[in-house]
Amino acid sequence: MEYSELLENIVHEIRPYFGRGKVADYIPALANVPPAKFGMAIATIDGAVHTIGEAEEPFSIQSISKAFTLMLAMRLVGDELWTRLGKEPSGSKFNSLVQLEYEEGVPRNPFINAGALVVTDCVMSHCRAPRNAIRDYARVLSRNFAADFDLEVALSERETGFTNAALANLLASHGRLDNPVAAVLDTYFHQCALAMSCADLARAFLPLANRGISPILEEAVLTERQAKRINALMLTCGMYESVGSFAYRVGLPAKSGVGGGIVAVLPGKFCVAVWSPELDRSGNSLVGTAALEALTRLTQLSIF
Ligand SMILES: NC(=O)CC[C@H](N)C(=O)O
Repeated sequence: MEYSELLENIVHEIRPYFGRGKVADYIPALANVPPAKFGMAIATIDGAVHTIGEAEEPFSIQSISKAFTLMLAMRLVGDELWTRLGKEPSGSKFNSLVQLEYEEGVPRNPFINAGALVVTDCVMSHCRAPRNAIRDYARVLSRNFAADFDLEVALSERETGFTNAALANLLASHGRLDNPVAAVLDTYFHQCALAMSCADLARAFLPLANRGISPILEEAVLTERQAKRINALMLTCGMYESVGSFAYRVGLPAKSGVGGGIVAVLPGKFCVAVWSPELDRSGNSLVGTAALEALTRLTQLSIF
């Protein structure tokens, strides 16, 4: 099946799912996004990109940014990162405080908020202008030099991010942050407020499908081992507390964000990004998950 035909079939299949989820409104600026948006982009490892719907429209990537900071931190600090973080699924909400308290400030994994704050802290200790370093890394990987922060979203999150502030303070109280709490939160809120499109994200994640090599840049941005490890972490921790049911339904390593985006990887073949703002109860795109499920069912392709 041609990719264009495949994407049209997926769009047909997901129609019944619209209206069943809820746009994130705990970040006020995200509550204004029209719920019926849908875009999807598949980037194959030869660098070709196939799109449908609003695949070129930038949206708030939110927790998808946690994969960019993890890639940067693995390059900058290597295995030392794992002295500060775990690699296990949390089984809890992405911004849960309880587990962090029990486990003495060592977050379960880099993809829950507490873990991402630690990863961002690591990046900050190794870069002079970390905010821009994270944005520029996303720009280079996606080859979209116009990709930027949505400052309204960053501000909105700063004004209402009480739970994230509590997580950062709890980390600091256990001596787990090297940088000031306010600075870590500011960098974190900005990385979450990066606005990128499905086409940008599908291109940017290609090194994970291609043994660490970006076909866009024609160079290795990660080692093969790092790419394998990040895929393993996405498979086991990338979709919050519904990571198991996502693997069961879709069968691909993936990372989602409360902006309604999901990026998934099929090593050796392609990266796919989907955007639809209505979320399910775990904070994952409801229509986006259905679209990825249709993708792996119609193509009979998954990692399993
Ligand atoms: N799951 C998400 O996408 C969460 C990211 C969001 N910025 C937060 O910290 O709450």
